[in-house]
Amino acid sequence: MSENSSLRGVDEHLASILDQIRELPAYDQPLLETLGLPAVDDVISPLSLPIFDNSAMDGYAVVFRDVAEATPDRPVHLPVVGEIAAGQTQIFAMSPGTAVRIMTGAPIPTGCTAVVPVEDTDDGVATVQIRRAPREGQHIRRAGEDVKEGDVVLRQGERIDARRVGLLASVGVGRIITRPRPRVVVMSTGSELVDPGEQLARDSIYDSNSYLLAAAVRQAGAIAYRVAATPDDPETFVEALTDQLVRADVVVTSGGVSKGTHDVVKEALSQLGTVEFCEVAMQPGKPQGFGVIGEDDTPIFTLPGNPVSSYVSFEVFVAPALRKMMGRTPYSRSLVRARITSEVSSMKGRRQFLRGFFEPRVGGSVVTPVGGPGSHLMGGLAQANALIVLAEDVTTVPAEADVPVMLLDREY
Ligand SMILES: Nc1nc2c(c(=O)[nH]1)N[C@H]1C(S)=C(S)[C@@H](COP(=O)(O)OP(=O)(O)OC[C@H]3O[C@@H](n4cnc5c(N)ncnc54)[C@H](O)[C@@H]3O)O[C@H]1N2
Ligand code: MOO
Repeated sequence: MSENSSLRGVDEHLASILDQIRELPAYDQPLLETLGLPAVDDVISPLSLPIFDNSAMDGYAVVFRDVAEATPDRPVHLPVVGEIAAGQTQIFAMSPGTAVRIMTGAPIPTGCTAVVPVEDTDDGVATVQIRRAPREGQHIRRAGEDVKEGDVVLRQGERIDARRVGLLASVGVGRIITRPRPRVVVMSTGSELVDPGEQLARDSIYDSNSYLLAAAVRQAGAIAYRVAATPDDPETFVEALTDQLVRADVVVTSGGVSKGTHDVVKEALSQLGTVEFCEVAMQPGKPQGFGVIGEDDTPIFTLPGNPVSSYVSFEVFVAPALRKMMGRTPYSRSLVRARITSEVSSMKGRRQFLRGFFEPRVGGSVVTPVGGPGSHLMGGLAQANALIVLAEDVTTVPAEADVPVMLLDREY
C-alpha cells in the first residue's frame, strides 16, 4: 500500500472537525468587544437621529421672515436675547424680532425657522447685524432625517464593523448580542524550545510556534492565551494541559505528533484515548490530531511542530473552527485566481500549500512563489501574503498558469 492511500483527505478532515465544533452560546457584550463579529439578531433603533432638531452651524437662530430681505448693504438689526450651546438641557423658545446665539449641535429653539452662520453677521453680542438672507430652514438639522425610531440599524448575520459600531453608539445601544470570541490556549512542546529574549543553549532554538499561532488566533478574532513551551515529558505536558483547560474554549498544541521517540503530545493523548491522530494528504501539515478533552469536551488541535506546517494547519483547520464558534461565515477562506510567475511542482497525492506573494492587478492578478516548500522555512513564510493551492492530482504547474490562491490577510 502506498503512503498516499492511507492519508485522509484535507476536506474530509476539515468536515469531521467542523462536525464536532459547536457555536458558542450568544450573550450581550459591550459594543466595542463585538467588532468583527456577526450580529445574532436584528437590532432596532430605539430612537431617531438626529434625536432633536439642531443647528448645523455656529451662528444665530432667527425667524426667517425677519431677515428674508437682509443684504450686505441693508443688514437687518436684531436684539440677541440669549445663547444656546450644545449640551444645554433648558428648553428655549424665541419670538419674532429677536435672535438667539446658537452653537453647532445645539437644540433649535421653538419658533426659529433658520440659522444664519456667524460669517454672515457682525458677530454681535447685544445686537446682531444679519448681512445675508438665509433660506427658510437653512442649517437646521431635522430630527429623524437620518435614522427613524424602529429602523433596523443592524441585521442578523451582518458583520459589526467600525461604521456600524458608530451608528449603534449614536442610537444609544451599548451592548450587542453576539457569540463570544473563543478563548484559545496555545501550547508548544519540545525540550529544545527557549522563549525569545532568553539565552539559547547550543542545541536549543527559539519557540516561534506559540507566538505565530497566538498571533494567528488574534488575527482570526479570537482570544489567545500563550503558554510557555513544555518539555518532551508526557506527565508534565498533561499537567500543564489540565491546568489550562479551565480558561480554554479550544486548545491548540504544536509539535510532538509525528513518529519520533519523543512525540510527547501523541504519547500523552493516545493514553487518554480522546484525540484521533491521522495523516492528512497535504504538504505542509501531514501529521494532524483532533479530538475533545476534559469535563467540558474542549476541542483540541494537535498541530505538527514544523513552524510552517503549524501555520498552514491553523489556516486550513483551526481558523474555520474558530469562525464556526463565533458564527462567522464563510468558515474557510474563498480562493481567488492569479497568474503564477514561475514553474512550481508538487507531490502527487498531496494538496500543496506553497508560500506566495500576491499582487492584485487590473487585467489579472499575479502570484510569485517565495521561499521553498520546506516546512521549516520561516523567512519565506513571513514574506508571503498568500498560499498557492495545488490540488492533489497536480505535479507541475508551468509559469503563467492560472492557479488558485488563498489570501492570508484579507477579511473572508
Ligand atoms: N519518520 C518520520 N519523521 C517525520 C515525519 C514522518 O512522517 N516520518 N513527518 C515529518 C513531518 S511532515 C512533520 S510536519 C514533522 C512533525 O513533527 P512533530 O509534530 O512531531 O514536531 P517535532 O518533532 O516536535 O518538531 C518538528 C520540527 O519543528 C521544530 N519545532 C517544534 N516546535 C517548535 C516551536 N514551538 N517553535 C519552533 N520550532 C519548533 C522542531 O524543533 C523540529 O525541527 O515531523 C516530520 N518527521
Ligand atoms: O507535512 Mo510536514 O507538515 O511537511 O512538514
